Amino acid sequence: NDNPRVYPPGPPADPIIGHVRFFPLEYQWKTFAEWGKKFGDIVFVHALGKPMVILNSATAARELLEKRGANNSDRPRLVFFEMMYWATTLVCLPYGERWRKQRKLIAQHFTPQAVIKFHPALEEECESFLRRLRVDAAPGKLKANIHRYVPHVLVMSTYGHPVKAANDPYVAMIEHGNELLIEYGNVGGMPVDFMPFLRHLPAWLPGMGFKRHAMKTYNVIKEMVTLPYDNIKRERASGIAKPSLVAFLQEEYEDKGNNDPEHEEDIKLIGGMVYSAGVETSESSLMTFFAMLSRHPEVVKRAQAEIDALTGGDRLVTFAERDALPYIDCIIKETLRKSSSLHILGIPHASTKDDVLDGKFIPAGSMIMPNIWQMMRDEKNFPKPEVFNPERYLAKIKQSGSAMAASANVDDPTEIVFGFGRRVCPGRFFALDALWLVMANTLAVFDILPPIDPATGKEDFSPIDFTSGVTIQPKPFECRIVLRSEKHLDLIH
Ligand code: HEM
Repeated sequence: NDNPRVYPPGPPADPIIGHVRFFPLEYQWKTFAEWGKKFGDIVFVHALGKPMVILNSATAARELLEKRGANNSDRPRLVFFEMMYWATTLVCLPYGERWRKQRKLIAQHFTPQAVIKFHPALEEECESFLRRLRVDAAPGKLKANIHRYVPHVLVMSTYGHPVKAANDPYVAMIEHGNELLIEYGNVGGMPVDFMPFLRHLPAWLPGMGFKRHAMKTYNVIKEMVTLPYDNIKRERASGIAKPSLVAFLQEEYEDKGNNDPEHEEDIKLIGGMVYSAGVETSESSLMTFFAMLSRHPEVVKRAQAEIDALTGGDRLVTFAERDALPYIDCIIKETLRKSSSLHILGIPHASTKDDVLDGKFIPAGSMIMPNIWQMMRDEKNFPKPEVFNPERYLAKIKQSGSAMAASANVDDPTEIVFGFGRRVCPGRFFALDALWLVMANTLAVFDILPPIDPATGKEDFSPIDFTSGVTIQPKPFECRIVLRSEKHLDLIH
């Protein structure tokens, strides 16, 4: 070849099979970050002919996924999900007409302005959360309590269905579906994803357990998205439907007088997807909040001083007061940086056409993986990244005068953990609101303290460990959540 293509740098590879041997099976983001240190922010590898580009800085991610978004907003093909009725959800759809349609349907209801309609439900459930926190503050209970708040706000906003008990039938059904979807783990990495013809072999053959699983899951998922949809239709007909995303979308659709089965299908799929996209991400952020604050009393005190100056300690805070509480916003940013939750490697994008960046060739069909884990630990943007320090964002907020306008894209976690470009998380404003409300008001009412070591009788500040699996979450930890004073009890009753 007279004109060999120069790919972005990467570690040495074997002939033909490429980096298969060097590809980490665990903690991929750490190996990717090490490659980044050696080869630069944009690292190229390939496995069995599949090209892959790893982005180790927010600046590189912005260049490829935002500026060149028209070319880098596809998703890798997920054949196993196709078999389970999931590949036509927004998260998985290829970049194209159907994706654009679904994206518009959901995005219009989740803009910063549009999510205001979900605020009353959030406020009501936040108060229930605080009341439960008062009686059930033991660490094991904290997780269960959070696992009431988040599913409730998601199911309520999506379907108008209140989650009143821990064993709610909607939640049970949705969680069963979601468990089946990820039972095999390995999203995008199943043999059938690489060799799609496997799906056509008979299900009874040995080694075809995945096909039997997919057939079962297909039916469960279909029921999971159809049942609430039909219930809401009935409730609307009898005038008892509560406001919800799916009810709004049904009305819109009927107002237009359309008769398009694919559109109805899209509404069902959007409803089914909100929970799976929103639960684990939001819950791990909340657990991280309690874990980190229990080890940082100075952060708790400073936040409470900010809140008390506004409310006199006489009431809960409301969404309208958000800009007056810049330090609370700093706590959210730092919590998201620390947890960077489910999407440590984002959700991979894929490129559509050949491209050249700084003289380096990126072939069509490359899988593009933003290493969000590394971006959150980038010392250039987050000096001493291992320290939990909400103050790091304050100077900028002061300069710009507004908590929400303080973002400069590379050193604001809320501009990174939700992904990039045309596929950026459409639920981000809703997620930020749901987290803000519960964090601010927990601090208004409770102290979050370290546990007492029974041996010494002293406060135990032993550090919080994080899991390093597909999700990054705090490992089980102890903390004390104590009413600030008897007066504060009135705030939640
Ligand atoms: C703290 C909470 C959350 C985090 C950290 C988070 C993060 C992300 C990330 C990193 C992506 C991938 C973006 C990309 O491809 O570049 C994503 C996509 C997505 N998220 Fe979220 N998310 C959260 C909550 C939610 C919620 C509450 C919803 C629903 C209301 C939601 C709905 C979605 C959807 C539908 C997509 C796919 C978008 C597409 O492919 O076009 N997320 N999210």
